[in-house]
Amino acid sequence: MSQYSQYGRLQVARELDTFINEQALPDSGVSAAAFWQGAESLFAQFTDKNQALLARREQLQQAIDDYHRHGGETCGDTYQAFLRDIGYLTDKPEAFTIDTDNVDREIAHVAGPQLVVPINNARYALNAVNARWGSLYDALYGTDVISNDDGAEPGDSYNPVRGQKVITQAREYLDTLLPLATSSHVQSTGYHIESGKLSVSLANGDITKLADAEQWLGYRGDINAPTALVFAHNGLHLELQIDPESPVGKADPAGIKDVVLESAVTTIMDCEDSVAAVDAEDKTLVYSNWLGLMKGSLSVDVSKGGKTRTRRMQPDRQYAPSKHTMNQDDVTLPGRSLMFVRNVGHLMTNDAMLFDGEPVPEGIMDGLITALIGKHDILGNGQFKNSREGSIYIVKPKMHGPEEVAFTDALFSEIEKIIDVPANTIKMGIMDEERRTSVNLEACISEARKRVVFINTGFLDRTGDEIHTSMLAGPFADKASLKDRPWIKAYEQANVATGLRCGLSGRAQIGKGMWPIPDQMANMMEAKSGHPKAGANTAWVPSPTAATLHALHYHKIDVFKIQSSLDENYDGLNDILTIPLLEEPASLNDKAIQRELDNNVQGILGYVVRWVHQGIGCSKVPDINDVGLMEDRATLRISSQHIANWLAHDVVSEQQVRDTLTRMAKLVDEQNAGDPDYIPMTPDLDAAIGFQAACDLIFEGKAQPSGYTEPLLHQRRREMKKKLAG
Ligand SMILES: CC(=O)SCCNC(=O)CCNC(=O)[C@H](O)C(C)(C)COP(=O)(O)OP(=O)(O)OC[C@H]1O[C@@H](n2cnc3c(N)ncnc32)[C@H](O)[C@@H]1OP(=O)(O)O
Ligand SMILES: O=CC(=O)O
Ligand SMILES: [Mg+2]
Repeated sequence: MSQYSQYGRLQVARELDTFINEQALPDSGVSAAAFWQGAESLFAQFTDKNQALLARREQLQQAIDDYHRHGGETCGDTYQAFLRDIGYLTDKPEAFTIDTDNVDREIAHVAGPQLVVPINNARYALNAVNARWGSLYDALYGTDVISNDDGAEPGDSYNPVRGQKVITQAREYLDTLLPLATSSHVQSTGYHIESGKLSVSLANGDITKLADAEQWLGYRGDINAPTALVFAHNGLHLELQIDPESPVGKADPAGIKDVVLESAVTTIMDCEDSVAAVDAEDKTLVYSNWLGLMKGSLSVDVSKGGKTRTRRMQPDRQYAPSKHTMNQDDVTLPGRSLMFVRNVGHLMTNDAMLFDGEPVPEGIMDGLITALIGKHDILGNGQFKNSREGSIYIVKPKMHGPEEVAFTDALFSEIEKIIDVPANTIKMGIMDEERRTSVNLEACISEARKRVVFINTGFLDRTGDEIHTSMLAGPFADKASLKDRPWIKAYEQANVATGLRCGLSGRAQIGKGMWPIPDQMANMMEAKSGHPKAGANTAWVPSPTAATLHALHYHKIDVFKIQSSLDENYDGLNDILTIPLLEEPASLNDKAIQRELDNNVQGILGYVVRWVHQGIGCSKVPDINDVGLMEDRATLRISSQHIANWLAHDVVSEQQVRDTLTRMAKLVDEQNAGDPDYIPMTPDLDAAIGFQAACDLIFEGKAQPSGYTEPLLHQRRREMKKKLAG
C-alpha cells in the first residue's frame, strides 16, 4: 500500500511524488507549487468528463447490443440509419485542412519506418532511439531475407558464403538507392573523391560516377581514403562504410565493410499496450525512462558474450561536406530517432494518484507528466535535442469518435498552461483503432486540427473492437479470414484518403500498423511494401532490424508522389460497416474450430502468463505452427474477444474452452522451460494467477468495456505483485 503526499484534493504516491519533485520539476521552469495546484485543478476539471465519455461508450454499446438482440441488419442502409440515429455515426465537418505548426521534418517531410518499443524496458528503448541508423549487412545476414541455400546457413561463426550473398544483395539495393551513371555497384572496386567529385571504379577498369551527383553529401576520414561516404535518397540518408582492413572489408573489392541506412526515422516510446504498468512503482519507472530519454541521460549496462558495455543515446553524425555542399559547414545528420510518447487511453484509472480519494484517470496523469518531462527537451535541458521545432509528440490511443478527441485536445490545452508552454506545443497522434473513430475520422481529425501530427491504422485493436462492437450480431469469421474481408481493406483505404483530404500530406504522418511476426523478415519485405504503395508515409515495425529492412521500401517507392495520385474522396463506409461474420457457420468443421481455438488459447496463455507473473507487456509467443508472434494487449483483445464471441453463439462450448485452456497451459509451460524467471501455471492451475487471468479474459470477455483486456490484466498483476511481495 503506497503512502501518499497531499496536494489539496489530490494525493500522490510517495515514489511518484519524489520523482516528480526531485527529478521532473527541477529546471522545468515550473514551480512545484504551480504544478501541483495545476494538477489538482486539471483532475477537478477533467475527471468527471472522462467518466462521462466512458459512460457514453457503454450507452452506445448497449443500444447496439439491443439492436442485434432483435435481429437487426448487419450492413446496409437500415444499419447505418440506426447507427446515425443513436449518434454512433456523426455528421461530417465542413471541408477543412489541418493547421499544425512546428512539425519536425521527420514527421512532415520524410517517409520512413516507425519503430515501437515498450518504454519501461530501458535496454530496448535505448536500442530504439539509436535505431535511426542500422546496418544493412547485419539486417540481411541475421534474417531470412537471405536464404540458407547453397551453404549459406548463419551458423555459430561468420559464414563467408552467407556474407558474400549479403554483399551482393546490398550492392543490388545500392543500384536503386544510388544509381550509377553506367554499370552497377555489383561491379564496383572502389569509391574515390577526386577534385571534389565522387568517382567509382569498376571491375573492368572503367570509372563511373553517380547518375545524380547531388546525392553525395559528405564523407568522414581522409579525403584520399574516406572511411564513410554519406548520401541522400528520397529524403532518407545512407552511409557506405569503408575499411579495407576490417574482416568484411578485407574480402570486398571496394573495401566496403557495411552499408548503414537511416532506418527508424521516428520511434514511439510506448506507455500503453506493450507495457505492464499497474501501480505507482511501475508508472514511476515509465516516467523516469521518458525523462532519461528527454534529457539524454538514460543508460544501461548490456552484457553479451562475456563483455559488458554501457548503452547510451548516440550523438548526431558529422561529415565533411562534399563539393556541392562546400558552402555549408560540416554536414550534420540526426543520430537518434525522433521520439513520440504513447500515453494510455481514456479507460483506465491508476492509484499512483488519487483524486477525492479515488484512483485518477491514467490518461490524464500520463498527459500531464509526459508533457512536463517533454518540456525539458524544449528548454534544451538535455544532452541532445529531440524536436528541433520545439514540439512534444504524444500519441493518444483508443479514442472513440470526435468527442473523445475533443476531450484530449482540451486536456492538452490545459496541460500546456500548467507546464507553461505555448498553445499547441503538444502534438497529437490519433490512433484510428476503434470503429467509432474510423467511421467518423474526418470529424476526429477536425477536433485536433491544430495539433494533429499523425493518424495511424492500428488494425489490431481495430479488429478487437470490430468483434466486441458487434458481439451479438452473430459468430465472427475465423481470425485469418477476418483479414480478407472487405471491412479491413476499406478501413485502411479510407484512412489514407481521409488523411489526404484533411491535408496531412507534407504536414503529418499517415501511418500503417505493426508487422507482428518479428522473425519473418522475408515475408515482411513482401507484405510491407504495400504500406508505402497505399500512400502511408510511415508504418510500424517491431524491431530495429525490421526498421532497416523496411527503410528499403521508402527508397523504392516515392510515397509523396503516390499520395498526390490517390483518390481523396474514397469513403468506403458501406464496406467498413459490413460486419465480417462467418458466412456459412456450417462451413467450419469441428477440426477447424478446435484448431482456431487451440491457436487463440495458446496465444492468450503465452502472453498473459508472462504479463501477470513477470510484468512483461510485449512478448514473442509461438503460435500453433511454432511461428513467433508479437503479442501485446491489442492482439490479446482480438483472441479473447474472438473466443468470447464463439462462446456467445455456441460455436464452442464452455467445457471445450476449459479443456483447451488446461491442455495449452501445459504446452506454454513447456515452451517457457528455458526461461529461469518464468513462473509456471501447472500443476495447480487454480492457484496460478496468470491462468485465472486468461480464463477471466475469455469467460468474462463479453462484459469487458469495449472488449479491453487491461482491467483484468491490471487486477491480476496487482494480485500477483502482492503475492510475490509475500
Ligand atoms: C498493436 C500495438 O500496439 S503494436 C505496438 C506494441 N508492440 C511493440 O512495441 C513491439 C516491440 N517489440 C518488442 O517488444 C520485441 O521486439 C518482441 C517482444 C516482439 C520480440 O522481442 P525479443 O524476443 O526479445 O526480441 P529478439 O530476441 O528477437 O531481439 C532482442 C534484441 O532486439 C532488440 N529489440 C527487439 N525489439 C526492439 C524494439 N522494439 N526496439 C528496440 N530494440 C528492440 C533488443 O534490444 C535486443 O537487442 P539487445 O540484446 O542488443 O538489447
Ligand atoms: O496500436 C496498434 C494496434 O494495431 O492496435
Ligand atoms: Mg492499439
